[in-house]
Amino acid sequence: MDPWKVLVSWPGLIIELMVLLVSIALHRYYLSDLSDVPGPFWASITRLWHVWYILEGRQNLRLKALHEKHGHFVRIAPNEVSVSHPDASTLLLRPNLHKGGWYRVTAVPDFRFQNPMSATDPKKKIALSKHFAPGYALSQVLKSEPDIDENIGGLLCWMDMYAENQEPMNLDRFITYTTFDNIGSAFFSESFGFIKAGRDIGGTLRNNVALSKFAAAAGFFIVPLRILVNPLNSRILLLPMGQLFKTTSAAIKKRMNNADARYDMLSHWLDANKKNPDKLSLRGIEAQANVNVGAGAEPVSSAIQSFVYHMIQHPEAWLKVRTEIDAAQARGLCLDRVVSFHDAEQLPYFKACIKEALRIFSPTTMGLPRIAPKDGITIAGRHFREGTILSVSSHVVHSSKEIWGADAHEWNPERWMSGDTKELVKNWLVFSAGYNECPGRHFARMQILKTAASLVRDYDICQVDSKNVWKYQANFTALAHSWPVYVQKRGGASEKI
Ligand code: HEM
Repeated sequence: MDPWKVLVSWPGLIIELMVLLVSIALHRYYLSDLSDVPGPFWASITRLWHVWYILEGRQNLRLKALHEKHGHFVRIAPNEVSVSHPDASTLLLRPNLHKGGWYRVTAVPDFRFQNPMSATDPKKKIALSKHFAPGYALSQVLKSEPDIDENIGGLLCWMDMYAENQEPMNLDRFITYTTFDNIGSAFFSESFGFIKAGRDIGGTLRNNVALSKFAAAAGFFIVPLRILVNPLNSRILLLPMGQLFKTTSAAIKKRMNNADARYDMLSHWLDANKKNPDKLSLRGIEAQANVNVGAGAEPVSSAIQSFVYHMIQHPEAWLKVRTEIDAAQARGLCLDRVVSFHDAEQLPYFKACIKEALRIFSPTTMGLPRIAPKDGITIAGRHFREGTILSVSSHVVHSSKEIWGADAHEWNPERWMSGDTKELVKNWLVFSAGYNECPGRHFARMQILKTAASLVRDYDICQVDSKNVWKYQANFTALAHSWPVYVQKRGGASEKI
């Protein structure tokens, strides 16, 4: 038999492919410079294991369990190691290291829309971010407070109605409607109208959840996926990124024709474009708006939900915060229909509970990947060579007993109230750290503090089924759902609570 014929026959090609795959797998498992790093077998030979557990929706819990078993380092892909060491934030997040290639998926709807988050080179990312930064400043954020009050006021109206009717309320959804509308108000001087309608309009929120899941997995294959994630498919709305782009574009168009628009976040960016059109293009502004609409609402909702969900499981904390607010009211604070940001800032125990709720359940559930620089990097005596992807998960770091002590897994807001909290703050990675720290953090904090303080002050809340555990799909971020509650207005009557 002619050996060439055998080699190019179908059975021959299949065997050759198998030999190639087995050789790659053996090389990755036995001969890689990460061979000594513990982790699941499949993770060491293929990225598909990581993607599988992302799609499964429990990556944060899986990763925590793996670190508890293996220690500071867990190999989660052939070239990626998850790091839980207390130095991880200092050595990986704070220096200007390149970001992992995954971030390129955040150019939404496709590669033409580059933005600071999709830029993996720190120099490019920092240069681009400079143009957007003034829009995110606390002073700017506070200008939108009256509009945010209106949206949160809408949420409170719905709560009053549910309290009066004594019907189970999907508070999770109403909080998301509010935080989504807050993005509209702050960026485009007009809310999207979700909280007024009390429902998702045009499937926008549903689309965002689908986008979040798609992006979390697709980010690892963005180069081969270019065939799918392209301008044509953006136009025909084949993928969830196209839908998001449609929502954002419509909001920008409406805003441009709105003669009553405030000096909102978009105004800052348009000014930056006028000053430096070659550095910040109109497309760049659209790209950044897409990231904000896609990523700015859900984590805030998730954060407020984490606060309420954990606080109702600790009624003593709820009562203590309420007592703190009552005392503030006696001093003339917290008297507005929606608690002002300024007043909420004066409540130390309340703020400790917010911090603790976000430590226990941080809205970002994926590890943040950074690339080991030239000459590599050494963490806890282990050297990682240049190019290794090293990721830091807030869920993993936030549950480390080495950092938080023996009660790391328990709810304990008191940990924020005394002693040297500097070390704790360093490892509180809710908004990440360093040059990639979330630019929307001031806006997020304002919404969280105002909403949460207003809820504790005015309502008693309990789950319809006190044993029910909320559900979520852990993508890059996670949005909880399915934990209906009964709401009672403070001082009002209720039979169910
Ligand atoms: C509690 C709410 C929020 C949390 C927990 C959160 C968390 C994060 C995290 C962890 C990152 C990634 C950082 C990294 O890659 O190292 C990020 C990025 C980002 N967030 Fe937030 N975020 C929140 C709210 C917001 C809001 C309200 C906005 C919009 C106003 C926003 C806009 C952004 C943008 C634009 C980026 C990309 C930043 C860049 O790379 O330039 N976020 N956020």
